[in-house]
Amino acid sequence: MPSTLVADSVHAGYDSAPVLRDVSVDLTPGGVTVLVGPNGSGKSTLLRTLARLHDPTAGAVTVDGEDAGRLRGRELARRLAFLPQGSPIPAGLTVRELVGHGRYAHRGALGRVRAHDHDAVDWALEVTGTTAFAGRHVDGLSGGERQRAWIAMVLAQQTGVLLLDEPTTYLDLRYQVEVLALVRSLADEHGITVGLVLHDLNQAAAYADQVVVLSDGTVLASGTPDQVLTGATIETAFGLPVHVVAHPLTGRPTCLPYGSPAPAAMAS
Ligand SMILES: Nc1ncnc2c1ncn2[C@@H]1O[C@H](COP(=O)(O)OP(=O)(O)OP(=O)(O)O)[C@@H](O)[C@H]1O
Repeated sequence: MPSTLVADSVHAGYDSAPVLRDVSVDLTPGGVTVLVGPNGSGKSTLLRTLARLHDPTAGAVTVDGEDAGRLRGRELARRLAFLPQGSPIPAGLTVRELVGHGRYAHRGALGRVRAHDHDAVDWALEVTGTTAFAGRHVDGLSGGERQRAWIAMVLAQQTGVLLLDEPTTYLDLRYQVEVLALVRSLADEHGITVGLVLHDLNQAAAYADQVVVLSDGTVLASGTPDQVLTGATIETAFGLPVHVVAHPLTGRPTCLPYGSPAPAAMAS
């Protein structure tokens, strides 16, 4: 069943330093929401707060109307999967073993692996194109192969909500497109609610139902790619003049930067 993940007037930060201020985001059921914004604008902090790895100092995060803060580890992990940016490289684990870790929340008290756990792992390996190297050690893979193995692990978790922080990092163009197309099909065909951080505005335009632009810890704009990815919004967020045209084949907004960044943006 499609899940809803909502941040309602969330404030969050580190120690005494506030980062997110009054952020409200509604991850629409079975939709792809992409968070964009300049470096340091709070995208990862928001994704971590949505995943409840980071406590909001005010406001609430709810999954299907329930306070996510009340969901315990396994219960939350059955509802929501999160892949952070730059996950550590596990030593001595094969890809299949790594992906099998995605099943931990589904195992019973004795931790026995059952047939449907194997099926979920096989499916995750297949859709991420990692079956061919499932027996290899993760620490011996290329950056792109490893990234796909991590994505397979969170897919094996088979949750209604999937949060991925810059999942296309390290991937070549073909695999960037494959991962984003996979994410799109997870939403379209399996009703999974997806939240992504991406830096590439054109990829956000191509794959998102909803784009949220963060700037200095607040939501500058949110809505469909057409509504949000305008020259004015992008220039405000990034301090860079951008000409936006319709993609000649898809009609989606396509951002063409020109000129030089504003001095303030270069300094930050
Ligand atoms: N663990 C931390 N402790 C203290 N401050 C942090 C921590 N993580 C992030 N910050 C600070 O919080 C702010 C927002 O960081 P965050 O990583 O959420 O931004 P981002 O938009 O994801 O950035 P990027 O595009 O560079 O990945 C930054 O000023 C950053 O320095």
